[in-house]
Amino acid sequence: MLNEIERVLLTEEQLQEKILELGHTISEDYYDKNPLVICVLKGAAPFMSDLIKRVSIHIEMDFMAVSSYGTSTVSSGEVRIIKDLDASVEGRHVLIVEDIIDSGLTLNYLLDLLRRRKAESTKIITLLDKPHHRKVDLKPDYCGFEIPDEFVVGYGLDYAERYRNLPFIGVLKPEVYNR
Ligand SMILES: O=P(O)(O)OC[C@H]1O[C@H](OP(=O)(O)OP(=O)(O)O)[C@H](O)[C@@H]1O
Ligand code: HPA
Ligand SMILES: [Mg+2]
Repeated sequence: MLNEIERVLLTEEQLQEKILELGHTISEDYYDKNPLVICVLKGAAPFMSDLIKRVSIHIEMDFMAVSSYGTSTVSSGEVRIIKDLDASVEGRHVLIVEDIIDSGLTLNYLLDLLRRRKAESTKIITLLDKPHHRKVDLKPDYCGFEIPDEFVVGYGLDYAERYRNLPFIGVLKPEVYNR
């Protein structure tokens, strides 16, 4: 697997250092708010898992699975709910955890859904922001790194469901896409 990586964009150390910082910020901003922290599966699972361990206030967790990419590197534009939340968000301070914002379509859809379900507040934390291909006007409230316009894998991010288990963020060798 490692021989399929062309370049490491963000090392494990860089990711963990940033996550520690983000955890402190969330702990301060949500002090006494008991936020409902929602992980957008599958990509955000590693980030969610590391982030919550750096948050020092009470939180609750929930999970939602949506998909718009399938096996492609380009968003289909159509967001499908694969798994819905277990509990109601009505009156809750919701923090949505994402691995990456690219076109913005996934989060635009989720934000709209959670607001219609009467969440008290909705904020977004994303590990990566790739602002070049935005199709909707959407900015994260908290962001780890802004990255260049390249398809990245690792630390939850996949290409055709693979590479999610890499501990860093990297770029694949071009020949991997031609297989
Ligand atoms: O801003 P966008 O263009 O909508 O892209 C970002 C979304 O796409 C990826 O998920 P994907 O739909 O591939 O599902 P996955 O997390 O299971 O890989 C990623 O994890 C984000 O959720
Ligand atoms: O760069 C990316 N990598 C993996 N999944 C993605 N979903 C949106 N952008 C990306
Ligand atoms: Mg994906």
